[in-house]
Amino acid sequence: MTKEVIVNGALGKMGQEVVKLLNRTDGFKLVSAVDKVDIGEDIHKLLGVSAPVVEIESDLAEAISKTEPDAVVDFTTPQVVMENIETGLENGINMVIGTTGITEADIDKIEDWTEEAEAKVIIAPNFAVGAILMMKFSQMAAKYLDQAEIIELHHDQKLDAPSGTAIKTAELINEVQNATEKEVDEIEKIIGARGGEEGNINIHSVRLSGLVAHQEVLFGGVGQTLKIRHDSINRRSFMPGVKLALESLDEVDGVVYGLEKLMEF
Ligand SMILES: NC(=O)C1=CN([C@@H]2O[C@H](COP(=O)(O)OP(=O)(O)OC[C@H]3O[C@@H](n4cnc5c(N)ncnc54)[C@H](O)[C@@H]3O)[C@@H](O)[C@H]2O)C=CC1
Ligand SMILES: O=C(O)C1=N[C@H](C(=O)O)C[C@H](O)C1
Repeated sequence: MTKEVIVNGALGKMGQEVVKLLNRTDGFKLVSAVDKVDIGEDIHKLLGVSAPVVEIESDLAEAISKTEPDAVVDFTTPQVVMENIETGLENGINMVIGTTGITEADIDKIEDWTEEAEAKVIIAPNFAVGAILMMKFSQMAAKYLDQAEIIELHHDQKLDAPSGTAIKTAELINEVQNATEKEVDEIEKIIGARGGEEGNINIHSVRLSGLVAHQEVLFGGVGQTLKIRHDSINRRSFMPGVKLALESLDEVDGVVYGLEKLMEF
């Protein structure tokens, strides 16, 4: 059965990739493209793809009521992601969330909303399979090398720091090293912070034009260091993971946090 999908943040760097993913993948249909940017033209003129003719909607709730989709994919901003999730769940719609800036306290709240809504939410700070492997390898290394720091490097338009991937990586390392439950105090939602400390892990954030998404996890041990690095060369790197999440919505319950939960190791 064809899954009908709304893309929220459709005109953004990631939203445009998801629109293209839906258009080239059998079994999925883009039914609405939501964004706050008013472009005054329809989506395929902007994206240059033979997208089915969908209007650009500016309001997610309205788009949901018009199309009654099977799922919403959200790649918007840290400032608005929680209200978007609440809107989708209030309407009983399953959601795939790529937007970052979601804290552990937010996840507790989303779990409550999901129970009431009987809908499912898959949240992944990073959908690139290589990035998931980087995190899993880092978790393995953390058993044997007790010191680690993270350097994450992104394009200069990224609004938040540290990245969601770096925070998730630090959480996985801290789990193994039984670190204190210290979250990044305040995930800076505008460029300004240059990192933070998550548990025992210091995170350093680089923002430069020309970069896409890159992370190095540096471990220190007796007389040695270990470096584990992942590079997203372009944003198509995230699309197999987004497709996996959309396909997995029927198989999961409640809230799934992290694409690794959908992968077999
Ligand atoms: N999970 C993953 O694998 C990845 C996650 N991200 C995250 O996704 C988010 C978006 O990243 P980009 O696409 O690079 O940003 P972007 O700034 O290019 O796109 C965001 C889009 O959302 C729109 N928007 C803002 N507020 C909105 C609202 N209330 N309703 C609907 N649309 C709204 C903006 O107009 C913009 O078009 C960020 O949080 C980023 O960290 C980015 C890449 C991969
Ligand atoms: O903003 C980005 O580009 C990315 N954001 C995500 C994050 O904050 O981890 C995922 C990826 O690093 C790209």
